[in-house]
Amino acid sequence: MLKDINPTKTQAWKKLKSHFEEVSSTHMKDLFQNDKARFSNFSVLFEDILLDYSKNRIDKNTLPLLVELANECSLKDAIHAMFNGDPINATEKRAVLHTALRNISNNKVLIDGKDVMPDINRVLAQMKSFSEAIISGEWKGYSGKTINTIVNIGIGGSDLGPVMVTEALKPYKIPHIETYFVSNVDGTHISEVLKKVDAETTLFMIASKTFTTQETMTNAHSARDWFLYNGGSESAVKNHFVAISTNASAVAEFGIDTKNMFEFWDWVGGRYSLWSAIGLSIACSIGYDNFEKLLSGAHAMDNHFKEADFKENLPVILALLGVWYNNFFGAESHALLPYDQYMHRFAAYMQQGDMESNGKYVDRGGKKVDYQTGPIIWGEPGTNGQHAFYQLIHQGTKLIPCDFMAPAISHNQLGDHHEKLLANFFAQTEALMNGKTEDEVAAELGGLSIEEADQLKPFKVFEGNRPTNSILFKKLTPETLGSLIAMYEHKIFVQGVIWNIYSFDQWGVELGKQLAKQILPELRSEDEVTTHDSSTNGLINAYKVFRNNLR
Ligand SMILES: O=P(O)(O)OC[C@H]1O[C@H](O)[C@H](O)[C@@H](O)[C@@H]1O
Repeated sequence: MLKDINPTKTQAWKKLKSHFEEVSSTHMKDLFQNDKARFSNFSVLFEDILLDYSKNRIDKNTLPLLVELANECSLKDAIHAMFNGDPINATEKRAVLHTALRNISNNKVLIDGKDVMPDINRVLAQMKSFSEAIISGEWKGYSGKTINTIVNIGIGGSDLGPVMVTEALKPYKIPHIETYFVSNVDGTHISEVLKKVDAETTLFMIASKTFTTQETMTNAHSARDWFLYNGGSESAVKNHFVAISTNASAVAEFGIDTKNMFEFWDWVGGRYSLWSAIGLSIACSIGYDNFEKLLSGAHAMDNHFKEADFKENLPVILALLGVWYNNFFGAESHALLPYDQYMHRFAAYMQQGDMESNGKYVDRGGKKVDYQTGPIIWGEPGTNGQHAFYQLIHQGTKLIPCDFMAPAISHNQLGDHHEKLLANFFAQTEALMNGKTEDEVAAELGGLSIEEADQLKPFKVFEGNRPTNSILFKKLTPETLGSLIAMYEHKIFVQGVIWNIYSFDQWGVELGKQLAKQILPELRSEDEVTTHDSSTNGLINAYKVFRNNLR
């Protein structure tokens, strides 16, 4: 069990508060000026990943104080409890063992005395042989043709991870297999995908931990109807539909033979599940060997997280810096800015990972917190973001800590594109840190009259002192991507431990789902609806008027 410790009542928090008073008015430019070794003092190398956190509003005392906070919040015990299979997801009475899914060293991981590794290895072997049968063409559709299209139907954690990874690892894609993802219950999503695929050569993966999620079940039924309408038969469903779930009885009820089911377990959180059978679309899209490399990269990060001193520990450093801005500087959001087009869904993926985990206002003692917890996570790939929202990061009234990330080597060595991309990355973090002083602006405005220059000056000044982490890695390989994802997963975990919340449940998504179930029959009836507040009634009734006018 994780302890119930209010972080704001710790000694370290008090020290950090007074430390904040000293540091908050210091400009990073001066910190760089006064410490020629600042880059080497505030950067860590883990395998092919460099984290430079020197462009943060910290001095040499900040991280040690934040580490004191982590220690007072029993972070070491919490890490041990997670890897050890303790039921740290207390509100659901479950262990949290996505780390076991990528435990390629295969040492025992026990839940209630039972080793989970044999089950994990059994499903991995099933995924290996299935993905190989798809890729080699041994697996045939009902008419004897080989499968060349995968449609993964799932939502949230059963969608975002596979989407993000298959996009990020496109250079490793098996050329003759196309992969599509359907998540939204909006019929447009599946309709547009079905327009592109052929029933004879398409395999649907119905991915749902619970196998009860409305969106996924609705899309799965529509896919099956479409399959039957387009030449498939009931007996051929087994060639074209597989399920990925923890719920065997619901899979059987849907009509999928449980022989074609890939199992995972309740100790895998949806948003941490891409390492499980939920990654089957990844294995079919980039090949099982590359999927395994993704797991091994994550495993290497797990070991680093478990073993490295907190001051050298990438996930811990990122988490503590996040706490520093969130709770002392009052930053409300955190931007993830990959300078790699293949990572264009990375921020969207981490949004679920982070916001569903740490978007909680009740602490582990069941009381409402009186401090800030999880930030808003957002971002887009560079350089697109530069031409859209960076204005606000540079000159807006909000403090937005950013993680910049990029590979040193591109998969597409086209002219000088990559140098230009990286020049932008480095320039942005430098500009955000240094800003531009009045004197520098004045020097630039030399050609103007004094009056004109004075008028223009305030608009062209940049305060700077805007914090960034730079994460530079050698190349976006499966191993490196695995490490990066695991790094952020553990960052989220550390922050949840410090904020004294439960990071592995998601009760906050239930209320809307329940209400939607109540509203659905009201939409189907022609009666005027009066059971809700006036806004909800008004919207439902207005919808019916629009709909009926069209009939
Ligand atoms: O995999 P499923 O059971 O279909 O769940 C899909 C998603 O829906 C839920 O509402 C949760 O908020 C997510 O954490 C989950 O990933």
